[in-house]
Amino acid sequence: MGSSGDVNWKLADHPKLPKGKTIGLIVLDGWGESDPDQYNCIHKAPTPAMDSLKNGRPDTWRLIKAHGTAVGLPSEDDMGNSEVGHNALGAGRIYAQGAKLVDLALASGKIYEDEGFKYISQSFEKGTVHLIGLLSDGGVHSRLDQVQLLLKGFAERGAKRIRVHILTDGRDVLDGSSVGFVETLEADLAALRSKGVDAQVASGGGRMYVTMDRYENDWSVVKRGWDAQVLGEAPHKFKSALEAVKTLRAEPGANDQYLPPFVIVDDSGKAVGPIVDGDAVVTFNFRADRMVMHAKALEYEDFDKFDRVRVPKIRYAGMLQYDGELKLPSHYLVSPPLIDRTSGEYLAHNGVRTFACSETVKFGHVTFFWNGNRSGYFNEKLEEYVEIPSDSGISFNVQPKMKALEIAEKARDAILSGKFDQVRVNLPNGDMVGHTGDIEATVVACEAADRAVRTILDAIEQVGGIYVVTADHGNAEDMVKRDKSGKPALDKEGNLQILTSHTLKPVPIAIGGPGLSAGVRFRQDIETPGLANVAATVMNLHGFVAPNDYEPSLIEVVDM
Ligand SMILES: O=C(O)[C@@H](CO)OP(=O)(O)O
Ligand SMILES: [Mn+2]
Ligand SMILES: [Mn+2]
Repeated sequence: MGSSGDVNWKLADHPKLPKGKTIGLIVLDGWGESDPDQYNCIHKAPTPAMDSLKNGRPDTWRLIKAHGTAVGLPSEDDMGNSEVGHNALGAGRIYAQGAKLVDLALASGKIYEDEGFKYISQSFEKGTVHLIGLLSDGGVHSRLDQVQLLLKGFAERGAKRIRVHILTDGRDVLDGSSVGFVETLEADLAALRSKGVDAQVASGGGRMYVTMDRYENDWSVVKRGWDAQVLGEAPHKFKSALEAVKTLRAEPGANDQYLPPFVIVDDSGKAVGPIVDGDAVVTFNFRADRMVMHAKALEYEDFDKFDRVRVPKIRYAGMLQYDGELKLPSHYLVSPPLIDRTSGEYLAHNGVRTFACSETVKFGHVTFFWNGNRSGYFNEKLEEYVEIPSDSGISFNVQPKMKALEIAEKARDAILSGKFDQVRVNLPNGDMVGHTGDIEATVVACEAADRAVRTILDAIEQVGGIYVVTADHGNAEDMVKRDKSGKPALDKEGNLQILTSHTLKPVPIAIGGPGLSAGVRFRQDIETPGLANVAATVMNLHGFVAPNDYEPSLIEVVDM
């Protein structure tokens, strides 16, 4: 992916804007703009730094779209997420994303004609095909309707034995919705059984505790999944997935995101679906970050992150290829979006020195996603990426400040060092704490992120630089499910339904700093700008004209 030989990497000089200004580029993760009320944690938190960028500054603060088709998702009902958000921010163009590509491949049937399906279907006659992934209609990592189509498609094409290993969500969808998704899946599997296919759920667990870790923050998460899915071993054993999810959810403090691992057993107590030699495995998440570690465990012969105990000889395909550089997994059902010529690659070719930093849980967002799902540097002489280790094994409402201060200090030092032209960070707090549904903790999180912004802005001030502050999608600005009129929607018992997910809200973007040339302001003539318009904007602020096919820059320079 990325650098094809015949690209003209030289960017033209911007006719009016100078080069050499240090740019502090801040992405607040999960920081949207919404009406002020008690469920808007950004409004509730003291956020003087962010307020100072907005109030009375209509020329240098505005809102941009961060969801739906503006970031390459299938519909305007799709909330934004970090993958598509950072892809758009870094690539400057809108790509049809995984969710959409899988929809198209299923609708046309092409998914069954390509190499990945042909490969795994060789196991249909004698082996079991296992489907592993997030059981949810959240549309961030996976979608239940796609899984339903796959099950049907596999059965119609000869799969005789199917096992599904479910991961419950509660993060992109309401907590407790796992029960309904399991009911839907069970009905589909029963229908398959009535047609003579031996199909059932084999194991499960909550996404944040089983399988879906990312950026190597905590391998024990992946191990718990391996034990249940491959070895058929877990602390909890049930006769059915519905019983499993209902029973485990009834434990005090339990929630869908963190359900413990379980396996389904038969009458003799034997696991119904461990993965064995000759089987096929399909991981049905289309999003990469939380599948890469699992893919390594499934695919790598040399693997030392935990003891796999037994490594079955399987045919494994991902819904997509999750890492284009690592070519992982080597087989996949749908080709991922080919995001090329990202702003990071252009800027490296034009001598711009870049520093990027976040803590582990968001490190890949501001590097891998930013660079079009590509790991590593474009030019290691010009770039430095710093990862601050995240806390692991906790839910972030207990540490809502996370590593915001450390990230800000690293960014400050990088700015003051004079060694970098662009210093880019992701501040995770609003998002990671917002996902816990803990409103008080999320307020603390937003305050911490705002303090980090202040530290970085002060450094930019000192060196006469420019800041660009934006976000990848909403989360902390709305913590409650709402009805159509915008009022909090109550459930059957009259309780508030806490929103742990991202939102459909727009996000702010602000520019400024002593290095910003007089006369630079946001244009008013772009109808509905979105995250993809940011890359060209940043290129301009570095003194370059963006490539023609980039979404237009948000700024203009008027004569003063
Ligand atoms: O945690 C995640 O995987 C997603 C939500 O499913 O959040 P983000 O897109 O912000 O990384
Ligand atoms: Mn995000
Ligand atoms: Mn998130």
